[in-house]
Amino acid sequence: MKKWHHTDRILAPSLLAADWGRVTEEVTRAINSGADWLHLDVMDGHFVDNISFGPQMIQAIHESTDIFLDVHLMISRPDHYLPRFLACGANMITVHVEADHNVAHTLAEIRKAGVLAGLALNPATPFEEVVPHLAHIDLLLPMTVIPGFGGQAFMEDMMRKVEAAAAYREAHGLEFHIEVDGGVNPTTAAIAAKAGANVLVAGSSAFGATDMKAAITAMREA
Ligand SMILES: O=C(CO)[C@H](O)[C@H](O)COP(=O)(O)O
Repeated sequence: MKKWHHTDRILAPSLLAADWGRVTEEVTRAINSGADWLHLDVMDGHFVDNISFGPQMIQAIHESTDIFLDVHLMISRPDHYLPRFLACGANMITVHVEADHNVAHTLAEIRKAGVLAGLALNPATPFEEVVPHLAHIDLLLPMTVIPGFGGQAFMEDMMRKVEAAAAYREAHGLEFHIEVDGGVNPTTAAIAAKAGANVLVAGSSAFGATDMKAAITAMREA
């Protein structure tokens, strides 16, 4: 597996917006359209007001492809479910700072298992809450929508967190990706990249496009 650096521009279509009756074909469509990573949104109906899929689905995708699997756990007690997600072929596991767990311990357990560790924060959570963890993560995800559903509008004011994270990373000589998720399209992709994000998650604007390759190319070029 390639080692990705925070200077790489990474496009990660979110499976949430795919046709779930044809998951294998949809994953192939994303890969053939130029996806770098596949973003997998796990929702438990408790931490967010929606339910998606669990480790069995991720395991099945892992067995059918070798694309980098970027797993976003929007679940309470991610520490409780962690062994199952560590065993399903994820390359990155992102947990929320607001979820009910010992954040530092969960991040350390993810890395100890040889998986990259990401940390997400909701729009209402201030950047300061993730600062103690920035030296121990591989990816920071300031959400650009309230998590739970695709198709929402990009919250541009979240770019303040992206800029703060990029500045902190530079000042402290750290290495982690900055990902944005929610409402990403060619217009907002340019805004996020300018603020310092290098991983762009796109649901509706990627899987929802008739020509996904053109959609991904437009976001990459933007
Ligand atoms: O995490 C998510 C929702 O919580 C999704 O990844 C996100 O909403 C992507 O969908 P879209 O690009 O349609 O906004």
